[in-house]
Amino acid sequence: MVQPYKHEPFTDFTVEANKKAFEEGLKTVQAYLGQDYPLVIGGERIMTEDKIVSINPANKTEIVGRVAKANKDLAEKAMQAADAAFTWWSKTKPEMRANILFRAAAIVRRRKHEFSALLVKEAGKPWKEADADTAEAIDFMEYYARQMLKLKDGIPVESRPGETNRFFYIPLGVGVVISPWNFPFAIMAGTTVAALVTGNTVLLKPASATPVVAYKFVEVLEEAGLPAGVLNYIPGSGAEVGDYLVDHPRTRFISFTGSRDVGIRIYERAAKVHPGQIWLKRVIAEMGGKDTIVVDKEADLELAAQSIVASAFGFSGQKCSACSRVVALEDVYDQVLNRVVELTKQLKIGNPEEQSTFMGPVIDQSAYNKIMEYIEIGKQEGKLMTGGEGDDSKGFFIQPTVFADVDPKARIMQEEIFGPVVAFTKAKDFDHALEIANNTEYGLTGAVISNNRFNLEKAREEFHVGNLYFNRGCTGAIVGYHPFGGFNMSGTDSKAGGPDYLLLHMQAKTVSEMF
Ligand SMILES: NC(=O)c1ccc[n+]([C@@H]2O[C@H](COP(=O)([O-])OP(=O)(O)OC[C@H]3O[C@@H](n4cnc5c(N)ncnc54)[C@H](O)[C@@H]3O)[C@@H](O)[C@H]2O)c1
Ligand SMILES: N[C@@H](CCC=O)C(=O)O
Repeated sequence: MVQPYKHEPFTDFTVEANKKAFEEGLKTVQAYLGQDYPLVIGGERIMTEDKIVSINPANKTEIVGRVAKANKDLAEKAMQAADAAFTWWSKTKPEMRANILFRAAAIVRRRKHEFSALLVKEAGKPWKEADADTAEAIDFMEYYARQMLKLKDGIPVESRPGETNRFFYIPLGVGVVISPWNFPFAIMAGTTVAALVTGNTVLLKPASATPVVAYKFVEVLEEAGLPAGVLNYIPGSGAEVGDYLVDHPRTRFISFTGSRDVGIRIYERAAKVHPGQIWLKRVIAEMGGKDTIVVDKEADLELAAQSIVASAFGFSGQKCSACSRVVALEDVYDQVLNRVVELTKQLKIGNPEEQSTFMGPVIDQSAYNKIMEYIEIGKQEGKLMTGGEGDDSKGFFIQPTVFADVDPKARIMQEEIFGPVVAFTKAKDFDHALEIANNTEYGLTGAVISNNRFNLEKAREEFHVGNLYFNRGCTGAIVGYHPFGGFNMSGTDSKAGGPDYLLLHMQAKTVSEMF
């Protein structure tokens, strides 16, 4: 019997044995750095001349792996393999598909620290962040497998005398899964297995900065018994392979997680019906955020400061959920700001391979350049309180940066920076604070630190974000506990890790029989 779902616990690295186990994970990964990885199409390994080179963002000279790169012809081959596999995979028992996920979760759990160590190397995640990413990948498998078992017989509907009605769900077809680099394991794995367990076949195009962890996950699914052709691994250029597959008439749905601009492009392109296409494509799009923590005047200000620092600078602010704006009531503004600056100055920045490092690098040169440009803009738009410097000589390191007294309409208050930068603004009262919090085009996460019950209830109704948190930070949603997804330009509010998520990958069928 399947045990009730519980999220995977985070590792306590103050326990010596856990620390040693993680160090072993790092050694395991170190030993396989620099290898070549093929595409996987219809179970066949295909090596290409052209390669995506995955590097360690903390040490640019270290190559994590060289991964074969799909072009349009190979994308077409993968589409044909996935299309052929759909004819029989869609008819397999949901129990069998769920069991593959349970087994894959068990395999990853046994290799947990190796996977987390790979995230340290490939994404520059500090230990704690890497451990959370791996735990979330396990959670997605455990949770979606159970959800599928709940949904497999459909939902009861009414029947009249002499009539039997059934309402149940069937798969959609071939799904194109396009994942980001910032949760290179959890989001890549979660979006992939949700599509698979519901009976669809998948073309997986991982982010070009983090393709090795995706390859290792494909291997895990194979070991867990996933048959050839059901999942096809095709890293490649977004513009070439991405556009080709989004436009393809046999693509039934696209599950995208990434930036606002690419999300909009996919949404628009997917709306066009191409010759030979006999359906309207579905798009699941989880996009960016510009997330605010509001600090009320009646609040635990130490909790506020700790929450802001953790949410703004965890994984160098490279989370769609990251706190990049603080709206503090004028009565407590200086106190919160000063404490945040104090805490920020204490953070240890550096090599994520060292357990004590709080913040590692940003992902690559173009992210580094973009964030540094925003820091320059911030210097014009606000008062630099701490940070503001970067160093890309060895890896892509940027100091955690705090700006004060920024106009709510300023660019650093409105545009997603996706780096370790947070801007403060003052509100005259709680209504004003909510008005500022809601004044971006995004609506992903937000938090309110307050002891005032009326204000919390007001925020519950009026703070327009998909994930709203009270008296805690605005990052760190847990699968099955905090279904995750945003409003407005943050995407289609698809709520990953929630009870409705799998339904997005299926279509409902009604069968009515008269006797
Ligand atoms: N809402 C969420 O749940 C969520 C979660 C994680 C990240 N994000 C967002 O993702 C962004 C960071 O990730 P990123 O830099 O990898 O985003 P990105 O949009 O640059 O890339 C995401 C994926 O899209 C691919 N892509 C690029 N161009 C494409 C095209 N024309 N057609 C198809 N695919 C294409 C990329 O190769 C990558 O695999 C941030 O904006 C962040 O807020 C959102
Ligand atoms: N689900 C993650 C964010 C994912 C986007 O980057 C969180 O809740 O912090």
